[in-house]
Amino acid sequence: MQVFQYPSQQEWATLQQRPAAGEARQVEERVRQIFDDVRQRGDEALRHYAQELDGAQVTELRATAEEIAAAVAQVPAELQTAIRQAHANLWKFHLTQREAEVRVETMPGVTCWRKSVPVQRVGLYIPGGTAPLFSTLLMLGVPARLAGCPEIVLCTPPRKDGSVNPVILFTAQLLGISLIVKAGGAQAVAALAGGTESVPAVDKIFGPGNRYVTAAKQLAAQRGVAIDLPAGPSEVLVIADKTASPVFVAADLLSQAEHGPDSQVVLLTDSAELLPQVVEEVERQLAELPRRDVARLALAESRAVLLRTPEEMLFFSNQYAPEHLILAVRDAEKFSEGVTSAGSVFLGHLTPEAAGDYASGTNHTLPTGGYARNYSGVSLDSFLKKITFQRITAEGLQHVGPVVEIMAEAEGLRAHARAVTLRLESLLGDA
Ligand SMILES: NC(=O)c1ccc[n+]([C@@H]2O[C@H](COP(=O)([O-])OP(=O)(O)OC[C@H]3O[C@@H](n4cnc5c(N)ncnc54)[C@H](O)[C@@H]3O)[C@@H](O)[C@H]2O)c1
Ligand SMILES: N[C@H](CO)Cc1c[nH]c[nH+]1
Ligand SMILES: [Zn+2]
Repeated sequence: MQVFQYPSQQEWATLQQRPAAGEARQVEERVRQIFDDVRQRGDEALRHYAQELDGAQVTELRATAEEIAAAVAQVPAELQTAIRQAHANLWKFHLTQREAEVRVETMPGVTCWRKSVPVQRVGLYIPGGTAPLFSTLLMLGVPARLAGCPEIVLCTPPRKDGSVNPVILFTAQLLGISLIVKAGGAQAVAALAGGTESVPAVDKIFGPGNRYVTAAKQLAAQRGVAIDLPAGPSEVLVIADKTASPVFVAADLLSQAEHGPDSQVVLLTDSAELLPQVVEEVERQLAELPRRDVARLALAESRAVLLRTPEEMLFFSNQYAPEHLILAVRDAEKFSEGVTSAGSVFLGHLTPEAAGDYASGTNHTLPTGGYARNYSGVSLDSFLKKITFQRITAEGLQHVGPVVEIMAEAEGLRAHARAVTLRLESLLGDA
């Protein structure tokens, strides 16, 4: 990790930037080419990129019913039970996000209400480049099901033998999702956006992914398909004071570093004693990890920063707007009151970020790259459209009509005013 002690103003500005930001243009260019290719060649392009980028020979792009049925037997019972428990916790938390329909009379006889309607066709992207993230399928599938989305298409990169990871298939089955496409990366997003022979075009694309997936979703958004949020390479920022355990903090930093070489991990501390202990502990634990090569690449760009006060740490974190924020401090609850930008916050020494990744109940599809300044993570709302309704009675028209007439005339929009006046006159005729 790169260590900074009491950074200067100039260093502070550099520390606020994500190290990988400079390569964005090359990634965007590549993604544009892939989109053009998928538009022109459809399924053939998906097969081509499966071979080129995933090293997989895929003939049938959709997983068959037999493949899905066979997957269950391949998932150990203990893992099935854990997935069912995580599913239950996610369901419980996301259920609290349901809104009751409320009708209000804004004036006598003028009634307004709002109804939640599911997005009809949704595409779920489940990452699978470095690891098959079946947990992400729970994070997207649970709110999609709770919202009642009628058509769900799942895309995930194929394995080298052209199959889909059985745990992903098992989880899909648990969620009642049967359209599973063996395509990953920007090509999958392009297919969900524009449709191919095997992939129906969808109204909204959900899910996290690497830089290619994130850039592809942003391109899809420019071309008129809705997306959930920019959820790119994982990030964690830990704020630790002298009460923190260097062992726990190091483990938390490594838990996000192991996601990919472009993961971003940051430690902020006001304890000059803790900082070197964490850096040392990171090295020690790193040696024990199976994915240490990936984590080492991420750590090379990661920062451990010594600051002066809790206020300074909070200010830095709010500016940086991390995907995950861990508060390993004495009074975490009090500290959390000052958080204004973060995807999800983990309070106290016994709340590892990994719990939110899998099973606490909150959603792990969260904004990265500083987007926590203006985006929320995935929730039930992401899968719903809110449609407003109103009904006006004769009494209501007499109340609201003159207000509309005066405002419409003032805007010079005579036809708007007339739509009211004609009705008011018809009421006079009826009387
Ligand atoms: N922000 C969140 O909410 C969140 C949640 C879970 C995971 N993540 C992140 O998702 C990412 C998953 O990444 P991943 O790589 O393991 O899986 P992925 O499925 O996102 O990406 C794999 C695909 O990337 C494409 N790709 C790889 N190299 C390419 C290249 N040179 N050119 C064009 N396309 C290329 C391939 O098509 C491949 O199928 C990680 O960075 C992880 O941190 C984020
Ligand atoms: N940390 C990831 C979100 O940034 C989610 C995840 C999936 N599996 C493990 N972790
Ligand atoms: Zn994780």
